Amino acid sequence: MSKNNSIKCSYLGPAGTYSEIAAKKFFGENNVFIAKNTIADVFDSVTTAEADYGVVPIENSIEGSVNMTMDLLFEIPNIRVVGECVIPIRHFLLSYEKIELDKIRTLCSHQQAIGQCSKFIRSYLKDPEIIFTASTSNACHIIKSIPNSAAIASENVIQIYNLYTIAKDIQDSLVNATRFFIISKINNNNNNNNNNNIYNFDDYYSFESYKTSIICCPKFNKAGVLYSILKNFTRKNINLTRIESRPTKKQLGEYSFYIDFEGSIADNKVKRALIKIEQMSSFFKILGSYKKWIE
Ligand SMILES: O=C(O)C(=O)C[C@]1(C(=O)O)C=C[C@@H](O)C=C1
Repeated sequence: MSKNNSIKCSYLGPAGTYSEIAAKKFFGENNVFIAKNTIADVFDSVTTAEADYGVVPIENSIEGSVNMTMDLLFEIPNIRVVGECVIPIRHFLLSYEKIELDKIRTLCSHQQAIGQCSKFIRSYLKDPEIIFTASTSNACHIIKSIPNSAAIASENVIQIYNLYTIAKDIQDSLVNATRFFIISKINNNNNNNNNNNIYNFDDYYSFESYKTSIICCPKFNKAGVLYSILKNFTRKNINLTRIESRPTKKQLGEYSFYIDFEGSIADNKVKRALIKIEQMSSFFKILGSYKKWIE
């Protein structure tokens, strides 16, 4: 942590992104916020201890999982999830000069934002060229040099970049929310001998208001294998809150499962369920236990 006790937190920048909004909502404005160009750079800044924490998008209510974050959580060993934050997402269609919807030739934004506004794009725009950018705020920089272009971004960028609002609330559903993970570096003193897993962490509390996230890849590709993994949660009355899969990237048809559930690694019933699941897995990683986000 920095000297004056403020927290150093990295996020996907530049200024005005939803990630920045989430980071400031979670930690409060009076901290040090470091803007990074990509989600991978946010992970790097945490592993190199440039930042104490990083804030990364994990899933959206319209578009689903953020694959880049999912893959980095799988790949990078010394990262753990210490918190979650959910923010409402309201997308704005913005440009540097007043422009009619049917005159927009180029549309720039982050892939997630474009996906979340697909109905609006199909209904109101005339087949524009779409440029995917590293973040929504980054799109605002890029459209500066492209005539007849617009960006999809947050309301916060309007003032920062002095933009004209063409349309507001263009997301496919008025109820649109993105969940972010707060990541930090695993402190080796707290870690047991197994690099990936964290059964020995003493800084977890056994409160019902906790959630835990894990990744597992079943040892065998046979009938009922996922069922036998999930049975361990049912037996212990552990409520699952999310299950997603990602390809292992080794063989077509082989998947890793990302499972979130209620409870903390400090609960004995959670520990017992996870020990069983680890035995059934060729890859197993506890991402962390953290307080459920409650507004
Ligand atoms: O580009 C941004 O503003 C981000 O913070 C990234 C991101 C994402 O990857 O999901 C965050 C929230 C919205 O869902 C759209 C984009």
